[in-house]
Amino acid sequence: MNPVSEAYRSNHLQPNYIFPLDFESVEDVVPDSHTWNSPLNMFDIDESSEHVIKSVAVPVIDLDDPNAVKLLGQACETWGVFHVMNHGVPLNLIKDIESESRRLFSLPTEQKLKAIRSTGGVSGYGLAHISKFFPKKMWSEGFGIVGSPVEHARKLWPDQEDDYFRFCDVVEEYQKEMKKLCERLMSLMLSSLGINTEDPNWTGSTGEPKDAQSLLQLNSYPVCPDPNMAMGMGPHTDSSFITVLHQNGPGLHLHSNQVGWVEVPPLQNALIVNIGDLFTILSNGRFVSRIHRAGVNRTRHRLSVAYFYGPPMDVKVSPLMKLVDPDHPPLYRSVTWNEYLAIKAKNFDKALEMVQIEDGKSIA
Ligand SMILES: O=C(O)CCC(=O)C(=O)O
Ligand SMILES: [Fe+2]
Repeated sequence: MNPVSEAYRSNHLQPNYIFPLDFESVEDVVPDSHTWNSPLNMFDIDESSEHVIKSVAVPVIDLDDPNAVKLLGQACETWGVFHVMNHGVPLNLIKDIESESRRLFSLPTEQKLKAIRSTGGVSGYGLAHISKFFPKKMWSEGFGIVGSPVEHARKLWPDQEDDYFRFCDVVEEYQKEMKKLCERLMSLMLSSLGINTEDPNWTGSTGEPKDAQSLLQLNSYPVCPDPNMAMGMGPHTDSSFITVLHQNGPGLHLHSNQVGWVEVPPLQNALIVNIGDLFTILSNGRFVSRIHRAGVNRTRHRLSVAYFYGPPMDVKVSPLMKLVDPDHPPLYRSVTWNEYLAIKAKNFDKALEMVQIEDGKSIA
């Protein structure tokens, strides 16, 4: 038996929603396990038109613009997604994270499987976490990093110290820059809602500010023989406060109730930001998390790098006091990120509804 099949077999206890397809062995057809050909009936999306519109442009926010706060607020209220320019993240670092990511995913399958993530774990190689909610598998592979990447990097490049050092250096630098950018964006977005981040309690905590939590997720979408039949990443909303995304080519699709699926191609030197469910709760529904997904293509190996930024795990997130009054009663009960992830794991597309307050009571 070849070593890859052996590795898949010897890990048979791992649920199969963690294992990506062995893309090295794919020939000219999309296997039935990866053929998305029936309606999903999720998020109440109208599935009659799968056509992806390319001519609608999401807002572009230049952080050097004196009107950035106002424009950011408008973009968050209307779109929930925007491109950000003059974000301060060195462009070379974005190139470097992309090339390190390519280096990782170009390793032989057998090697990547040495860093497979554990059941219930977040860090390591594997299919995106949301794969268990879909009847068919996604045409992608991912690598999650929480905190230091050293442990998994050493498994990927066991005899090449320079290789894993280089990977870790770039990842750590990127995490640092992303954290800085997310803190800045959060503060500007809250200002647009009239919230001063110097107010204590803005995340619900008192005393010493605690460190936000984050997850860096590298995504790889190999070329696909029949892109119309496959899905890179199924429709979902992110659970974070905000997510910052870099993509090396088109593939991100955003859902709009008015027009359906809209493609969000990369914009040179810009990053994409989208609102996650926890910001919807924090803003009492003013900024809404958008449903998005990733398509695949026939000729180009697409890579994306997503940084999910959220509150410290034990901090309760609830609608900000300043946004609640008799005309705007609280729409959501308070939850920690951990609690919310558990609710999402059970209810997926209905997770936000589960923390909604109806007649003064929540249903979860
Ligand atoms: O690759 C993309 O464009 C989307 C990735 C994404 O939505 C995610 O990682 O949550
Ligand atoms: Fe996402």
